[in-house]
Amino acid sequence: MYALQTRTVQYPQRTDWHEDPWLVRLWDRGATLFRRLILMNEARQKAFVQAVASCETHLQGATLEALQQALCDVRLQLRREGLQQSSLAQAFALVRMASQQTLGLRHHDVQIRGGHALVQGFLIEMNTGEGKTLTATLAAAVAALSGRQVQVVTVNDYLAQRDATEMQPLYEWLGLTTAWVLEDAGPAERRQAYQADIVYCTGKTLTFDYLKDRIALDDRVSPLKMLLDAYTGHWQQQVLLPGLQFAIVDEVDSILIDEARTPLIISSSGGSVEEETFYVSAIEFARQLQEAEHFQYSENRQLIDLTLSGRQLLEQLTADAEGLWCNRFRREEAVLQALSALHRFQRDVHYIVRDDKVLIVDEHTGRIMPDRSWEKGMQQLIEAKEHVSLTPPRITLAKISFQLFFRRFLQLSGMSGTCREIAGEISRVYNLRMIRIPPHKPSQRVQVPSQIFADAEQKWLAIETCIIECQLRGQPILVGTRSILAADTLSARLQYGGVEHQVLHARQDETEAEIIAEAGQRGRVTLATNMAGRGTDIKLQAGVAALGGLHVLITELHDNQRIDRQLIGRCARQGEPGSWQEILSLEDELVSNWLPPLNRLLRLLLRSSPENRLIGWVARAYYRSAQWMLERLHRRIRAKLLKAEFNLRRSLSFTGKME
Ligand SMILES: Nc1ncnc2c1ncn2[C@@H]1O[C@H](COP(=O)(O)OP(=O)(O)OP(=O)(O)O)[C@@H](O)[C@H]1O
Repeated sequence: MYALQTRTVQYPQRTDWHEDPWLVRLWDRGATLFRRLILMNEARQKAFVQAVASCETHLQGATLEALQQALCDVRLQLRREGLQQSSLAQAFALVRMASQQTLGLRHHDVQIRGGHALVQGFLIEMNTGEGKTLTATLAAAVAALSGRQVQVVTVNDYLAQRDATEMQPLYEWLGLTTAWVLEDAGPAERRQAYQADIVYCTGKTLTFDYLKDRIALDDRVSPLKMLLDAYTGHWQQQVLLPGLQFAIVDEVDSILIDEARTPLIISSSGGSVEEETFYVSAIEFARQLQEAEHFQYSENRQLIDLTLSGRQLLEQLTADAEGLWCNRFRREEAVLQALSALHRFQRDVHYIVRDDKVLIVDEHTGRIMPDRSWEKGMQQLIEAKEHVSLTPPRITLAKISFQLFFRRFLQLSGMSGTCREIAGEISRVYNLRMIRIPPHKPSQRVQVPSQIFADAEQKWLAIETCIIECQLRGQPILVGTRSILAADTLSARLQYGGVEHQVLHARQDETEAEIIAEAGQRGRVTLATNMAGRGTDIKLQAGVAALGGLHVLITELHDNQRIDRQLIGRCARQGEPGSWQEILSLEDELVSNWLPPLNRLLRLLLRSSPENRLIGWVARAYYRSAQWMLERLHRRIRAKLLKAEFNLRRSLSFTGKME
């Protein structure tokens, strides 16, 4: 009934977009916990695997016609009864057979358990490299067979396209249509792709398309109004999505947590010429201010403030200026922002310049975000700093965060290799309970002892030595850097030393698939930003496993441990051998400004006694505490953003609008 209902409702989605009262939230959480404990306990999961295996035994040796008939029956049953346990086992058995016949991959028992949890709307944690892409096919195919339109959400276009093309034969065998939507696809192409039963796309693409639909739907929020309007066909031709029926989010922690800090905004140009000249002047004035004398940083270098002499100099500099410069508050605010643009935002770290444009680089994924821009004039200030054409200032048309958007799906499930530490927040915000799925085979991943140095130069020397040693052994090595700048600097050093290597970062994204395909070959050295982090599957050349498999070298830690663990997860996948190690320095961005007196003391101790294990242990704890502090800060930002969104929706609801 549910499936049929989904098809008949106009633009299906949850419309209760306000914060639920605490009693409702408590009830929801209790109900999910009950389902987790009673319906998805270990014994039930194993019983389900058995049921699938016995259905499979019955299907073994059946003719193609018999299999097609079984598929037809199960499809009808799923459509009639919804996702009931009785039809699920048979459906899973058919998907497993389809996979074996089309891809040559038979779902492992643990993948059956994962798929079962996904179809029931749970969050699953499966170790990196355990085959989540294949696991998702079970839930996506079964939900699509039941009549739902499914979106499989990934972190970037490369993965969306890769997963969709690789899994397409399986879905085709089941009579399901598949498509993928890339960020730069045109409106007609998008609309057509979203008609498919299963669509692969990124969270950003999906959310922007939803916002566009919200603008097209205007204030038609009540189902009755939409039903009446449906006869005129007025809005159906304009919307892109078939509604929000069922989403499976891959890399949940990246999409639902890390990316949830920034709202997605659709805007239109609406600024004036005066505003443009204002930004150029702000940069010119800011260039004349000297650090320490005219401005200074806060203790953790997160904020900049003008000194008294800085304020006086600014007053002199703007004495003849007109307009906004006459207002002291506006003038100082603009110059402080311009100082941030000059000194805190670095080229090839936070952004790149390409084709006369400033393009933001997402630190979490290492990728360019072509449709994103900084808010409140920062984009224009950085463009003025880099002497490129200024984007006209923009006016917000619609805005939503991932936190609010993904709550609107009628059914949501997710997966990741690293979501243990944020399971509580995911459960609170999205009402998704986590289930841990054990690995198919025991892990053979080996950790090589970390090295921490007082100075960056010592660190880079140790990194070069490690790379050369791996290359001499013939073991492929993946070196993870935090920024494009760091990757390029290391590349230049290796080139100077005559070490053959490949570089993968946002400026060389066209050759991504090629570089990844070769990264597991004998003696290969690959330097990469986070582009080679999440989701990337590096296949080992024959004979490389005997050399120890892929070695992952971390040259700098990120704001949160999950990103580092994802990079580590590129080695030792599917029970293969592999190793990893960290080579860090106390001059790294993460810790260079964290508790400065402790940093100075540790540097002193490390310089005088570099081999001291106790100091090494304290230094590692110091790194972790910096990560913990940043994670806490980001968690608070997300909570604040969600609260602000609820408040905004509450005020908008009086006008009958949603965004
Ligand atoms: N049932 C299976 N049998 C054989 N190989 C499999 C099976 N499932 C997955 N694989 C292989 O395991 C590798 C890793 O799969 P995949 O990239 O989906 O893992 P993942 O869990 O998504 O990893 P990550 O967390 O890093 O994204 C792939 O090469 C895939 O072909």
